[in-house]
Parts: sequence; C-alpha cells; structure tokens
Amino acid sequence: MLFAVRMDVDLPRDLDPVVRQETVAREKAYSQDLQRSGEWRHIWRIVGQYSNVSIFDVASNERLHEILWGLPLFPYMTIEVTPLASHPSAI
Ligand SMILES: O=C(O)C[C@H]1C=CC(=O)O1
Repeated sequence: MLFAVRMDVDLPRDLDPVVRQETVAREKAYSQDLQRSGEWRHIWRIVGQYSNVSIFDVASNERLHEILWGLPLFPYMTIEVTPLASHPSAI
C-alpha cells in the first residue's frame, strides 16, 4: 500500500540543543533504516520549509501508523497522510 506523507517539523525554540541534536540524529537513523528496508521509498525536502514529502510502501494502515508514531521527531510534527492508488494514465 502506497502513501504520500507530508511532515512539517516545528521544534521549540527553547529546546535543549543537546536534546535537539540527539533527536534529529535518531530521526535520521530511523528514517535511513526504513529506506534501506524499502518501506520508506522516497523523501523529498519541501523547498524553503522544515518539511518533507515522503512516499511509504507498507503492508497496512496499522504499519504506517506504527512507523509514524515511532518517529523520534513525532512529538514536534504535524503529519498529513494521503493514500495513493494507481493512475489510469500512468505508463
Ligand atoms: O528533516 C525532516 O524532514 C524530518 C525528518 C524526516 C526524516 C528525517 O531524517 O528527518
């Protein structure tokens, strides 16, 4: 099942810099593990924003929920999920 997911990150200005650095590093490792496994197919930066658009290929809605819930930056994100279907004009 394919999903487009938009993640907007909003880290508090007063967040401890060490916590910030550790959380961002854990997020990167978590994301790259899922990219290697094939569940996180694409990640694109939205120009000029601390946001990304990602494509996930997962077995179920529950699996996507589990992945998103487990994001180290999850507490600081607004997430929008769009389920995708094949387009009849796709070649
Ligand atoms: O930078 C972001 O867009 C947020 C987040 C998503 C994956 C990752 O490594 O960081």
